[in-house]
Amino acid sequence: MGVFPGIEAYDVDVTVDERDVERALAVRPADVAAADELSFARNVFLPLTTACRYTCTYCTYYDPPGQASLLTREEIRETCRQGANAGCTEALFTFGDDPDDRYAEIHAELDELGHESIHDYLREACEIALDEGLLPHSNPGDQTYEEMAAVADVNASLGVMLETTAEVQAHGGPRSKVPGQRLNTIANAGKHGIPFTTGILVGIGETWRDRAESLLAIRELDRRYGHVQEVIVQPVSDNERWHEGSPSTATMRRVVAMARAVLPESVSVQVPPNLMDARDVVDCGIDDLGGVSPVTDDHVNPEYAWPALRELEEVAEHAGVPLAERLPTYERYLNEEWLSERVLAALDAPDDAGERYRTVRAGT
Ligand SMILES: O=c1nc2n(C[C@H](O)[C@H](O)[C@H](O)CO)c3cc(O)ccc3cc-2c(=O)[nH]1
Ligand SMILES: C[C@H]1O[C@@H](n2cnc3c(N)ncnc32)[C@H](O)[C@@H]1O
Ligand code: MET
Ligand code: SF4
Repeated sequence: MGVFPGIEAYDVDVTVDERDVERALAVRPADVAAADELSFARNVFLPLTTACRYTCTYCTYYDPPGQASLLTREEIRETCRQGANAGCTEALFTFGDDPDDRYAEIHAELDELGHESIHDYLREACEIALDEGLLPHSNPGDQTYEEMAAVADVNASLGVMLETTAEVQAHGGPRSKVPGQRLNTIANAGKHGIPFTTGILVGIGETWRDRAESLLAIRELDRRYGHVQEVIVQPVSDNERWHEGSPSTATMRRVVAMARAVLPESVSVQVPPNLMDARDVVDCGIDDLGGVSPVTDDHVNPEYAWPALRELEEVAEHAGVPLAERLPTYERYLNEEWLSERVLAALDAPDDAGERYRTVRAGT
């Protein structure tokens, strides 16, 4: 194994043991046990901005400079309100990486809103979500320790997909995601003590060894900080920018089993049920179906509709296990060690939102 690209520049010292890689590569679906419960969260998806400094070749989310937009305060409030009314608990904020980087229009819009940076605005967006009775879970791409500090106390959890520790063509181009920077982002969340969601993107040109190393790198960071709540095993999906296909069912079964075998039991393994038939992997160790929305589209994969609750129930029936709703943040993190007073107050509030959170927690 070589050193992961970029770890020196980002000063994040993560290495994996060759024997662990060999062990992970040997894992097959028959080696892992099925989970005894499947969880999911009800969310609204809020694409705060579609501007991004990168141009990952599989991604239809970003808009080119000049065409990118920013959600307005009113749009955020309205979507959150609809979500709360529909029984959701999570406001999932995403945006492109460093969206202020080369987009004059984003600066101008932020300026009009009275904000200097997108992080300032994300903070306000999270406050709106809390105010409307949803728990913010933001996936804002790579973050420095300081940027994360600006939003840490208004999020119930944060997420960034590691995707892969390998250098792949799909990230190529003049600017590209750097594995070391992703690992550093995950480490930063650990240093802040923020419950974290990450994952790997399968089928973007990585090898089996890269998959094993990526999962082991996540395990290493969780061993240090204990903050990894779930790992998403996400198949890349075909769309108008990506025509190289999605991983086969056999590949997904093996990589999910590898994730389950590599990661500690405390870390959930999730597949997104709109990107593949989750029934195909329920015996390979998944215990979570992620966030699904009764209100909004999956803005990352808009061609892939969310399954209705009934379909999630069918997956659980197929697996012969109960389906359990959860909050965006997993139960073991819902305490003062991990969450700010602000988020804890929202969880315990004597209002409708607090009642909704308590009902979900009581059911799990
Ligand atoms: O924390 C994350 N959640 C992501 N989620 C959401 C995730 O399913 C839930 O928000 C978490 O499980 C928290 O409940 C995605 C959902 C999609 O449909 C497509 C992509 C993602 C990607 C992420 C992600 O990168 N990070
Ligand atoms: C929010 C997350 O969505 C993922 N993402 C971006 N494009 C695709 C695609 N075509 N298929 C699956 N996942 C994708 C990235 O891994 C990102 O981190
Ligand atoms: C559609 S991706 C949104 C989040 C961020 N840009 C990432 O790649 O992780
Ligand atoms: S996946 Fe994220 S980082 Fe890559 S182009 Fe899309 S928005 Fe940007």
